[in-house]
Amino acid sequence: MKMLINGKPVKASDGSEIEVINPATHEVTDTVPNATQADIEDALEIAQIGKKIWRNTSVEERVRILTKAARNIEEHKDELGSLLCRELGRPYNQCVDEALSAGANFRAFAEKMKHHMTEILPGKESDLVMVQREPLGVVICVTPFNFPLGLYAFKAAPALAAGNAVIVKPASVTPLASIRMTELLLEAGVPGEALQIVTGSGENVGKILASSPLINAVSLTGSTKVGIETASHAIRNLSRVFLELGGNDPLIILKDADLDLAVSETMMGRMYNAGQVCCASKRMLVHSKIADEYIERLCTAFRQMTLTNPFEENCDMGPLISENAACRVEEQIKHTLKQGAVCLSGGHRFQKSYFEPTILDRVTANMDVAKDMEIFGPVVPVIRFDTEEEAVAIANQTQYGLSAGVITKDYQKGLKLAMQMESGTAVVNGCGDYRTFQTPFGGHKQSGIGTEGLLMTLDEMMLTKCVVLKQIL
Ligand SMILES: NC(=O)c1ccc[n+]([C@@H]2O[C@H](COP(=O)([O-])OP(=O)(O)OC[C@H]3O[C@@H](n4cnc5c(N)ncnc54)[C@H](O)[C@@H]3O)[C@@H](O)[C@H]2O)c1
Ligand SMILES: O=C[C@H](O)CS(=O)(=O)O
Repeated sequence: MKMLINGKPVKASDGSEIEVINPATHEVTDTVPNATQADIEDALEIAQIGKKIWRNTSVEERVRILTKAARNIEEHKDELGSLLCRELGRPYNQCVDEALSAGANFRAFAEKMKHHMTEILPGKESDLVMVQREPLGVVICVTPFNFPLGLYAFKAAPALAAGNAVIVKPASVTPLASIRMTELLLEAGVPGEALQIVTGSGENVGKILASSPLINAVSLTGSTKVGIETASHAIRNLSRVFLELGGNDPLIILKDADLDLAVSETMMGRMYNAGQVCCASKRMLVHSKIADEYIERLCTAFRQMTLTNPFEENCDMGPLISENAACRVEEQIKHTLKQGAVCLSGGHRFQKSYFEPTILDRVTANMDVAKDMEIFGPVVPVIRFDTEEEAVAIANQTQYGLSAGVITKDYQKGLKLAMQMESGTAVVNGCGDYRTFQTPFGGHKQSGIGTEGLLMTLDEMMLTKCVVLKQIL
């Protein structure tokens, strides 16, 4: 596939390409251009034209186009799902669901834009103050590999609805479905100057885009390291920065927990997308009186899982994104075992990039995995505790603060613990992996800056301007 600059499919100016590998079969699925500095500069210049065209397009027309785009995306859900399945390795049906949720996001932000009103406030004496909202200008949307369409939509839908020109930079390992979704948006009528997609390595393309004085904001989802680096480039031009970053989220399972619920939430919260979810529950804090029973039930649930080609209907879990990613998880497990944990199930990769669902028992609060070592794979580290105070202290002893969960039959206690958790989301009787397009989603501490979702992002993608009408009354 090619990048889309100025509405046209283009190769890199020096012809260089990146191979997109199917992580389930290790075959080359396709190639995309490895954009050069000249290509990126082209896109940035075109975006200067795009921001004027799109901000001068009436709200009614923008809403009509984005609603049509939502329909287009939904009608092509199988094609998008299939591209996603091939590049990402997640079970096909879940990829189709992601395409549908991306479509829903475009529809929702278009609808919300209809109701985004200019306000008139009283001023001094006979004056009036008009509070107007204007687009920021050019917004760069940098997305990670794990939810390419969903996270594209969480950023680009509000940015476009607000009237900004957008340049999308997808992860170099999963660019294909994002390129196709861009084509569908352009076919619906978004001007090619106002929506472009540029492919290439983050270190090169991401850095050049974020550093440019021609942009007004960068919205990035990815690791904390890359987020901080990107912010340091963008801030030199005072470009706005919105960051959704890493996490090492706790799930606290209290003594009175319904263990069936605890196990099903662990399966959903840790095994979905082979554990490659920002807000996955990555540390299970389990009361010592029920820990053995929880582990036994979890082992039974693991034995019932089918790990196979993600296009197979019975596939519960596909591979990790790459052989490298699986090797990294293996190393992190070895490291944790060296620190004293015990592996009770799994622990190995197979067929290069698949990873066995894994349980690490006897993890203690001083180990790296109990603090800031984020494992992006299907690994359940179990940390036993005796008191709720101890559980909350361990939950909060991390640099991250994305999401958290607590399982208990006592809702009052659950609420109390949820309030004490240092995280952007806290779920009572569920894992922390809870996000709809309405929920405000954003991390505390080093998990991010800004909040995504229908409630907030449209405002974040606009400037506020006061127009004062003096002596008008
Ligand atoms: N909070 C959230 O909403 C959220 C969602 C998904 C993933 N994540 C986090 O993302 C990480 C996994 O995703 P990943 O491996 O794709 O992350 P990553 O940080 O490696 O890459 C994210 C994006 O940034 C680009 N990039 C890489 N280096 C860059 C640089 N120097 N300058 C600018 N851009 C650069 C990449 O090409 C990619 O498009 C995990 O830490 C996960 O927790 C967070
Ligand atoms: O990886 C984290 C994502 O935010 C998950 S989701 O796409 O928002 O559900």
